[in-house]
Amino acid sequence: MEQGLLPELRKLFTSKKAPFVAYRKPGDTKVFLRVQHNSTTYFVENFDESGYVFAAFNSERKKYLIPTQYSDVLEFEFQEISAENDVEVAIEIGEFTSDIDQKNYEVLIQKAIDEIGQGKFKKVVLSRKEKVELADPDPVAIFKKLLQKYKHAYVSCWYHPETGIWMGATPEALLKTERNRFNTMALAGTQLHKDVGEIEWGPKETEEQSLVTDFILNQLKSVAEVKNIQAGKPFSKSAGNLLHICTEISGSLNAIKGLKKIIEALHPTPAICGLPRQKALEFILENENYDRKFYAGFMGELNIKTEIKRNSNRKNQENRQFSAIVPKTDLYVNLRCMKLVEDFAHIYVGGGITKDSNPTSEWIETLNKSETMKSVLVK
Ligand SMILES: C=C(O[C@@H]1C=C(C(=O)O)C=C[C@H]1O)C(=O)O
Repeated sequence: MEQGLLPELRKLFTSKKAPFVAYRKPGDTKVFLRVQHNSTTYFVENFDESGYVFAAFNSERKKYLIPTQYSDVLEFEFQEISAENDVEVAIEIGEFTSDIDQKNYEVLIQKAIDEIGQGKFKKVVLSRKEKVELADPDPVAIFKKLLQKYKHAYVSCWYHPETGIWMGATPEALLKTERNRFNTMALAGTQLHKDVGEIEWGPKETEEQSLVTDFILNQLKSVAEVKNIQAGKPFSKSAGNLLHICTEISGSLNAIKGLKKIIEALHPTPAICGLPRQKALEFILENENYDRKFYAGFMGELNIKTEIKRNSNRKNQENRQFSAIVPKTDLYVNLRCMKLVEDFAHIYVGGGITKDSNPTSEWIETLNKSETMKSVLVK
């Protein structure tokens, strides 16, 4: 079976006739390949649709959809893991950036710190794009390496004639719904992975992550269809060569009516935009000086009918298996991602800025984040 996925993808990349997406969920060994039957462009209008959605950071843009009714899904088993572990860093840091890139980024960060100091907003997530020449421009080989290397990430490879090729290995879930349950997460704060010793987080990281948790909880409270909101304890979540602070949040939801509202309440969270949301967004649009496109947008399964089997082991009853078909939604934030453009990868990376940020440390953080992609591109 493992042989099947890569040749299938290679055929699709050779013809590039219709949109398709291949993805593997965190910790899973199944890779799904959804291929559209035609080359028509479809969009999500109100989140009642079923299919695979691919949405830009900017919520005002149209959200692409590969509809269930116009696509087929193939399922492959992919169990290979690379000899290197998730953590290993393959290349020299800063190899693809210049002093000018660093200077420009640090000036941008300082401007944000100054405006935060003036009380204009509390947090803003700033980002940049890095161009890396591909040692091997074969998208299938790159996707294979992402699958092998990042078994704990959501690894995806999207192609649409209007968007081009996007790939990534994201640690961040946006929203999962099944029946009347939903899950989301507040993910922020970054440090390099540690093999030994206790993981410690400084006040800057703890504060920037708790801003995300508080925002999500408040937003959820404002959605009438959401009930029984619960938040776990923050923990350190590993993501390739990095660690983040993560709080898992769950609750119940009237899924059919509430999906659009809950997605709009969550996206964009302060993990990728800032706080207050509108002020931070304005700063990003005016100052970042480039188009994020699908970076920090979201993607994933939307209202996909899935068979759920449960063993019921009640007293005085034989073991019985119940099975039901329910629509599931499983969306992720498009981070640690890149767009492949001919012989180059455009890598998108950013980080959260608060009053305690240091411009040079923020620059280094983006270099560390870009390693997730660079380590599968070079060599
Ligand atoms: C913005 C990115 O990541 C987000 C920002 C983080 C931070 O500021 O520490 C951590 C995880 C993500 O929520 C990115 O990967 O580009």
